[in-house]
Amino acid sequence: MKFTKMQGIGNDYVYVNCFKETVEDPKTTAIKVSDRHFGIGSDGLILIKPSEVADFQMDMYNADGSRGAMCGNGIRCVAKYVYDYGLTDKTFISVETASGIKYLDLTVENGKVALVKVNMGAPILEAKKIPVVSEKEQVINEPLLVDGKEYRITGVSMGNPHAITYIDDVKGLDIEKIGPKFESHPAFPDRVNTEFVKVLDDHTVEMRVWERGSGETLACGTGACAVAVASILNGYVKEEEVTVKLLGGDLKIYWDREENLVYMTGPAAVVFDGEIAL
Ligand SMILES: N[C@@H](CCC[C@H](N)C(=O)O)C(=O)O
Repeated sequence: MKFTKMQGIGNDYVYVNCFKETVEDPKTTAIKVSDRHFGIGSDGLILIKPSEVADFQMDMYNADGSRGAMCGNGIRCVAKYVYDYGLTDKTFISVETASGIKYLDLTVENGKVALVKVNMGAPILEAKKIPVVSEKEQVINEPLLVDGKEYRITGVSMGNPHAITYIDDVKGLDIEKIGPKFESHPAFPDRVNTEFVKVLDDHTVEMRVWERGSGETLACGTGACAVAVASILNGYVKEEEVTVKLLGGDLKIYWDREENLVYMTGPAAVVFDGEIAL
């Protein structure tokens, strides 16, 4: 199987061009290629496919083989792949995902995509997407007991579920210990992506993420969008444009409140091309 490993601020996936390749069993393939010792090493697998309703289709899998409905860093890399590898010459493209069609603006420098702005759609705040407290319509700053400690949770879905909690010490957090407790907490029957956030000023936050199905990653695009929305809803940031600082770099997130659309801008990069026997 020919592949390209790519990363969006350190959130790395193995990308397969399914205009040329067929992946019979994506779940098993995702587990195999993601292994950092016995495989290629990645946070998961992303298949770039033809679409009947958009320019391209993105089909993404976490490192444990589970399917993700949407991937913010991944979709920027899809945009770079299709342009840089000559599948399109358009600089405004649509990509079908399991959470709807997304629209992407490509910034090209010296013939290659350097930056991508993604219309991530509307944030979803309904509690049924992020259960936690089922009788409430929204989960904003709600208490949740995790591993014997009370956290305050804000739930935002960006097509995939995110539980956001604000803490004082993001850098010192033992995320390997607490991350899995959130992920498998009974409050989240479909499991959840968890963002641990510190507010730096009225337009900047820093976060670490424990991703459902992949563990700690250097960045999560949907997570950064969810955090920007949660930080505005909680009154922690005043601006509609928020800089989200992640372990792998920064993302600019803009929540257009009038249109209720979230825009994410960030880079995408190729690491290497390769071929692997499955
Ligand atoms: N890294 C991604 C999100 C990937 C999917 C997630 N782990 C899930 O299962 O919902 C991003 O950049 O958004």
